[in-house]
Amino acid sequence: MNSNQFVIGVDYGSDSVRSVIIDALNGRELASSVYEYARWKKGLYCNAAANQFRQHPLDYIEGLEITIKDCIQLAGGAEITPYIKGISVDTTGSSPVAVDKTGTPLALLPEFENNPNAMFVLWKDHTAVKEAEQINAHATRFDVNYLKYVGGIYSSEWFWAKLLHVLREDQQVRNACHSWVEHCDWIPFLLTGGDNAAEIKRSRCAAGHKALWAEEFGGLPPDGFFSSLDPLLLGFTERLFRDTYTSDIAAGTISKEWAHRLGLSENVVIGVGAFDAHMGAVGGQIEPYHLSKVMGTSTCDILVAPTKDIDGKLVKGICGQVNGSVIPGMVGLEAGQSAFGDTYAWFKNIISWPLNNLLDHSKVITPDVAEALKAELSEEIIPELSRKAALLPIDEANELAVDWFNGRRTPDANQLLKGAITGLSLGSDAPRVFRALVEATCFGAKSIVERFIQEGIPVKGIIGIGGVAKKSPFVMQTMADILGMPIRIHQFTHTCALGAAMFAGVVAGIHPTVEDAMTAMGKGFDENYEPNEANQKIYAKRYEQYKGLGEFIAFQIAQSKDQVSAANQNQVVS
Ligand SMILES: Nc1ncnc2c1ncn2[C@@H]1O[C@H](COP(=O)(O)OP(=O)(O)O)[C@@H](O)[C@H]1O
Ligand SMILES: O=C(CO)[C@@H](O)[C@@H](O)COP(=O)(O)O
Repeated sequence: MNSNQFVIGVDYGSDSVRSVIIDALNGRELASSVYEYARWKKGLYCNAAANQFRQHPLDYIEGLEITIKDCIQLAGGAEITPYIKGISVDTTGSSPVAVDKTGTPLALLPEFENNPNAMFVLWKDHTAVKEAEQINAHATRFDVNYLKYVGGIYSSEWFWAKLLHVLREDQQVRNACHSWVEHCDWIPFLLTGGDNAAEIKRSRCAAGHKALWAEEFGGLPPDGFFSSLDPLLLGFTERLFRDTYTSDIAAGTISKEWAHRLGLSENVVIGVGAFDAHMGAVGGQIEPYHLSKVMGTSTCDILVAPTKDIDGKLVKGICGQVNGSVIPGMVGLEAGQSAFGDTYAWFKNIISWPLNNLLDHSKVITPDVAEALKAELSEEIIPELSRKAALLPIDEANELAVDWFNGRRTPDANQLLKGAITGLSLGSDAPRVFRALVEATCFGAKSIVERFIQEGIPVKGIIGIGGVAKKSPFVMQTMADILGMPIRIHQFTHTCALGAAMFAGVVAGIHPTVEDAMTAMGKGFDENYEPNEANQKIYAKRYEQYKGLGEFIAFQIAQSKDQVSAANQNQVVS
């Protein structure tokens, strides 16, 4: 008897989606495939200057089909498909979309196909800053603190702020929007052939961390909470959901159409989805009180603690704490940084300006050579800057930066904050400034660890996963020195997708619990960064400088905001 039991994990990141086929009995990878979103890659529907980042549902559908089919092909084609038992999916979040009554994202309808407001509002879209501020002010008027499980501050990166913004912004979308759905809830709905928005199984992870769902409230906050903020939200809670599901539960079985499209059997079980970092934490074999850091474009930091330990404890200024958001029976706590690798990418773009803008007019090289040169150098810039920066002495008087280039996610969300670089001199060259930016992102990471500890949640170890963790020994060593803690890097490349595959192993009935799946399918760590004692001492002083600079920046921004609102009020009066 052939006892093969294979599962598929799908991980939707910010720029690309990857799928893996894994042997559920031992964690062996049979195949992996990555697809970069075609429309997103062209910059369509986005306006970085206005912080607008939208993704078309077709990018997600095409990526799903292409990567899964590619994996099947690589793993042996039709020979292996009978053994594929389950698929689970993780996505970024909060990345919601407006859907009609059938659960179809509006951008899939002809009249909305090019309307960014009818597309997924990616987590890093900050167009809803005003709405988030209003939610925060509004929440103080109620006896019940509906923000208590999301660290006390609602963010513009989240579900309700984005819904309100889109409803205000676009009357056509408002009229057609029946419900509002997270990316991680829509993909399982799509794969199971759902056609009724009311039946979408909502992820506990997404609902608890971003939509204010809590067991204590018996679901979402009452409709009156939202409609008294803006009548446009009237009736939404009834059309959304009351129940949520952890990802060890099945969303259903694959639809005939998708089984046919992917060449799979009609018995494949589809799991309830969750956010990337949460499934990634499972893929990275998280343990209680260890902080799993997905370090990529942004960071998403996940810690789990047994439910009985938390027992009413609330952690201020993080992104949320939700029972069962990572592992059923444990509270998952989420924090993170809105720009991590994105900070390095920003610097790379700045110094690539002549490459990107002048090379095309060159009289010396042909356009083909210019393109090839751009592509080659673009790949080399961050690795080479890292090599040079690693050789520089660490000193208290070095250039100093603050990492809030995309606002601050935690501690204490504030998306209005900005990045800064100080201590510049004529001797500040690219490696020195790059090093200051890397240090800043690591200081930002330290402030998160510090907040957990201050709030009574011990951090006993650090697990690194994600692109930067795998690609940059320089960033990881700096992180270990600044945190003063060792960092273990998980051996698996696509760790979030592996986590999704572990959940698929549970929903398909191969493993009884998530912990069992982790034990059977996890292969441990392949890199360990130990803190350097001498660097650690200097960095302890530099961290104080970083906090001082951060306070200064925050003060300046708050002051200029006050001046703007005073000026606006004066205009209204006169
Ligand atoms: N060698 C490197 N060192 C440090 N950062 C890097 C390096 N190569 C790429 N990056 C950064 O990694 C980020 C992408 O991370 P990745 O985990 O691959 O993607 P995602 O966040 O979309 O899942 C980019 O922001 C990029 O600037
Ligand atoms: O914020 C969350 C999850 O809550 C992430 O989806 C978000 O940081 C996106 O992660 P990536 O940096 O694209 O890996």
